[in-house]
Amino acid sequence: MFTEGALKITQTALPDVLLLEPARFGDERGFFSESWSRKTLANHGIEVDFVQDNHSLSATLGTVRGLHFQSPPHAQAKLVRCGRGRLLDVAVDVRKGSPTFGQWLGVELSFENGRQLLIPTGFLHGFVTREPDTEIIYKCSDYYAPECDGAVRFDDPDIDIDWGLTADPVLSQKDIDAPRLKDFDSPFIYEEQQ
Ligand SMILES: Cc1cn([C@H]2C[C@H](O)[C@@H](COP(=O)(O)OP(=O)(O)O[C@H]3O[C@@H](C)C(=O)[C@@H](O)[C@H]3O)O2)c(=O)[nH]c1=O
Repeated sequence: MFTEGALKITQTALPDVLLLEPARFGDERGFFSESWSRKTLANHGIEVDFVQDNHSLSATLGTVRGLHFQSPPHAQAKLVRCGRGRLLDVAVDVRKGSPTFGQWLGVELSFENGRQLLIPTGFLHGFVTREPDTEIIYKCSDYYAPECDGAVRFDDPDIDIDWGLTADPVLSQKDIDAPRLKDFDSPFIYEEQQ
């Protein structure tokens, strides 16, 4: 039985990326869920100062957005969820010196499963939609800073993400033009947790 503010947190294969599952209280009307609570996260030892919420709609199944980042001093941690439809959310570790540098992790987020992915700074972020008209909603720990905005190619063979695509993806021009990981001088340095 869920209690108020209950939140299940699971470590993923990339130890600093966390899977969050907030409780849903169902009744005859539908459900209620606290999709984010600073206090609940702090009770789990997670303190991220989110300052901006983003919301985007991708009309076509097989739309890929990514792999994106913002450089310091405007690096962004992100708390990602799906508002409608279904998507595979992907994080790639690009912290220089990290034992998992270049490794990726993908988690299906859907309106149905209510899951969230907490992606710290130092990771690329991207996703592919698995249904038409899929909405993504995410909190960011810094404001949009176009001069710090960057991308790495989503289909870089050195990262080798299994996007599950069955046709050519829908991409922005920025993502088509993005460099390979080997040509990307990552501004992120791995710092071991104490
Ligand atoms: C990201 C962003 C974009 N914009 C504007 C710039 C541009 O005109 C328009 C579309 O921007 P983009 O093509 O960069 O949108 P998009 O490809 O959806 O970019 C996003 O992808 C996901 C995977 C992320 O992780 C985000 O951080 C962000 O990079 O929106 C803002 O005004 N604020 C923002 O925070």
